[in-house]
Amino acid sequence: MSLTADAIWKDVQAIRQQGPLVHNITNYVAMEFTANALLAIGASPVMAHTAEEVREIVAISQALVINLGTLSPVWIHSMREAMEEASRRKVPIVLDPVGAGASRLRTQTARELIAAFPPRIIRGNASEIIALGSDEQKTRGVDSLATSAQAYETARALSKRYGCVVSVSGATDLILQGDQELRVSNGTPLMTRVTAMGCAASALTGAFAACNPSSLHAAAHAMAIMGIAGEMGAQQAQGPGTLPMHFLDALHQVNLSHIRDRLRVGG
Ligand SMILES: Nc1ncnc2c1ncn2[C@@H]1O[C@H](COP(=O)(O)OP(=O)(O)OP(=O)(O)O)[C@@H](O)[C@H]1O
Ligand SMILES: Cc1ncsc1CCO
Ligand SMILES: [Mg+2]
Repeated sequence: MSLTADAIWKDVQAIRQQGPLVHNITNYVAMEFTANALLAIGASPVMAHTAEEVREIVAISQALVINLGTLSPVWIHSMREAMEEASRRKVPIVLDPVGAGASRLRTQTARELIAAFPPRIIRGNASEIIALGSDEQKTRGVDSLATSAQAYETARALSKRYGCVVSVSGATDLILQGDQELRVSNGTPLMTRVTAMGCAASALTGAFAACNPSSLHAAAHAMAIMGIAGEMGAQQAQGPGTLPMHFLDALHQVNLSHIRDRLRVGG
């Protein structure tokens, strides 16, 4: 399996040219930053979580991103409606099981939604991915207590069971589908000191999935751009307060030579 700067750049150009509409049912914490990250890369965000409208919004969208960050029964109902409509229309679905392993509601809801409406891509941190397969795994709220390598077996099992891509974030991002595996080692630990970086990764994954029919490559390209923009942003930032601003600027500015210079495949 290959991951090249040219292929990543082709997707970034496609996003900038096509401006895909990405429908997000996401959490209160991440909403604004997620919308800004999508705009900065060249996509169009829409946040809509009311059951009465989600089917209509899915119908005009090129991707659906489901994020379990601030769940409630009303939201779960909307997620089901949206995922059913997206499955019917073949709109790619990305699911981020935020906080799976921290509460039964999160773990069980994530498992149920994935089983009922298998997404194209499951995108989470290592603790969350492991928790989808084991009740023993705990998550520190929404933060990971594991490495992506530790999530390898669960990620493989999930991918094989649901036929989906599993994208696990961490110092090295692991992206796999069946026996096909990609690893990206871009990024900086400062990204974990800012909330909603993972949520932004999931939303960007939706934008890439809207423009690249290979879910595996879409997911890997999104993680590479996240990491590269994170590094570029961190070079300008003074700390967690200024990272989001410089990260968004980097998403807007990133070009082929940035990608060629920084891409670190494997790890
Ligand atoms: N130790 C690290 N070194 C470099 N990059 C990292 C590291 N940990 C995470 N990242 C990068 O930070 C981004 C967010 O990943 P992370 O695993 O923190 O997501 P998350 O836990 O789902 O975040 P959140 O729930 O706060 O939105 C990814 O692009 C990932 O590659
Ligand atoms: C901090 C936090 N809590 C619920 S969702 C969220 C955003 C990062 O996942
Ligand atoms: Mg997360």
